[in-house]
Amino acid sequence: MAIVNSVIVPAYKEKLNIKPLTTRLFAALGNDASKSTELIFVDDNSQDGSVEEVETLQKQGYNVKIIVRTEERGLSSAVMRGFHDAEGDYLLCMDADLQHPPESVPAMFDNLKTHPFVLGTRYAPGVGIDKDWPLYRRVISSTARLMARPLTTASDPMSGFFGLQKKYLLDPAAKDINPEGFKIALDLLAKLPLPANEPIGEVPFSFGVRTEGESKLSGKVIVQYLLQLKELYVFKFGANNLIIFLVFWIILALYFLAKLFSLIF
Ligand SMILES: Nc1nc2c(ncn2[C@@H]2O[C@H](COP(=O)(O)OP(=O)(O)O[C@H]3O[C@H](CO)[C@@H](O)[C@H](O)[C@@H]3O)[C@@H](O)[C@H]2O)c(=O)[nH]1
Ligand SMILES: [Mg+2]
Repeated sequence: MAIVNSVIVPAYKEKLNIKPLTTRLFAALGNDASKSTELIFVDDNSQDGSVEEVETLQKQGYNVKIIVRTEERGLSSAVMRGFHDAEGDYLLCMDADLQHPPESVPAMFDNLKTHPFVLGTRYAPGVGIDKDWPLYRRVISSTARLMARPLTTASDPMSGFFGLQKKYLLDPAAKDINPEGFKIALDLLAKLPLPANEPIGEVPFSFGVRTEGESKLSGKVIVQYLLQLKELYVFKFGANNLIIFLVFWIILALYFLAKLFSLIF
């Protein structure tokens, strides 16, 4: 049966999460959808046994593969590599660490059949972020989300759980995507020629906590995000308006400090 849906998972040192993600994902899809779905891990040469784990799952009949990159590193470029190698017309990206529930994948693909782009959102009634997600991550996340406000009306543009119809990626009008950083969905939302009259799909999900492995968020990733925002502001509003957005960033920095202060004290 032809592959229609592709799930791309950027992964770095995620061996312990590969099996639970794969088994839960295909169980959630059920027999029929599993036949037309592929799962692709894009691993940056973790050398932690991830390759052997995928080979074991392949022998058990799962349609899963792993691309091992030895020359490149980074979440966004790993996702783009997976998207370009994917066979499906409908592409989904999710994290390896089970913070994005595999059980929400069928709803994401359903939504993608009628929307050019779908975002898993943590900001909707009945869902949210696990209470054990660290305080400093909440502050960083809410500040980052506010800073992206001028670029998109999507409720959760920071989400690493998203999907798109492949034809928009292949469109010659698609602009170059920033291969650095963690916020690939934000870049795609800004730069793909998505139809203005068709809304972005949103699927609520509850963001879990990682139980195996470690987060790769670092100071470098935060700096990459700020550079990405600068590029997107210039892309959307033009270089002459940069000064306005520098003022905007300063206001947001003050917001960040105020929020941190109010959460701690
Ligand atoms: N190939 C590859 N994968 C990577 C790299 N860095 C991170 N990843 C993978 O990208 C996924 C997300 O990385 P985490 O380190 O778990 O991210 P996080 O800090 O928990 O951030 C999450 O929350 C953000 C929203 O606040 C999301 O934007 C982000 O995608 C992620 O879901 C994981 O599967 C991880 O293995 C890399 O350099 N290379
Ligand atoms: Mg994570």
